[in-house]
Amino acid sequence: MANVNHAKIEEAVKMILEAVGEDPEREGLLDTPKRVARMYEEIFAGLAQDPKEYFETVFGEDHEELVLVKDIPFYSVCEHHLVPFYGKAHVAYIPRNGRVTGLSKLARAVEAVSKRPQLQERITSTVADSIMEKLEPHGVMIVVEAEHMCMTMRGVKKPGAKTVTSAVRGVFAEDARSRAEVLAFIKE
Ligand SMILES: Nc1nc2c(ncn2[C@@H]2O[C@H](COP(=O)(O)OP(=O)(O)OP(=O)(O)O)[C@@H](O)[C@H]2O)c(=O)[nH]1
Ligand SMILES: [Zn+2]
Repeated sequence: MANVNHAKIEEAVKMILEAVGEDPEREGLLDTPKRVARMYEEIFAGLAQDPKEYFETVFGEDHEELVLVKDIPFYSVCEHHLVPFYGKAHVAYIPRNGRVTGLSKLARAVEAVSKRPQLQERITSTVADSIMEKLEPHGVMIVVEAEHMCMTMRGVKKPGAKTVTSAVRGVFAEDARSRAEVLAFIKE
């Protein structure tokens, strides 16, 4: 992980603890700045990853029908408050010209895009656009459903409220039946 400056995170966490009225020297907090630095390296690892790279894995398979990987769990961090939002992503595409990718690569792309300070809308559209660009399929449809802790534990305080976003490209943008097929599979 090239870009994570542990010393800077540790200093910042210590300052935040002091600023909120805590004592960063008390026993329970002594190692907290280090832990937070390690945690940020992990949960922001996607900043060093390009989701498009996963779609270099292409099998020459003559399947021009729906491929859907659903219920991919993801954890992200809202860029406004730096608290988690998390849920499930559903990734569908219809391959073209034998350009079928590995199923795990669809989940890896969701992971790479999630592990950054993010907006749910941007996760959704970045995954869709990465697949469109690299695999040039007939279409892509991404549905993401998530609960945002910044709407649950603070602010408007609405636990249980779910945000659903979708991105449709190609045939899914043009054809309501194609969208309906994916939605039916997601609901199953
Ligand atoms: N569109 C979008 N908004 C988000 C996402 N995550 C958090 N937000 C929203 O970002 C907004 C930031 O609003 P501000 O008014 O600048 O910040 P705030 O005063 O903390 O807002 P409240 O959450 O309403 O208390 C809030 O409405 C959040 O619900 C996301 O993934 N997408
Ligand atoms: Zn937020």
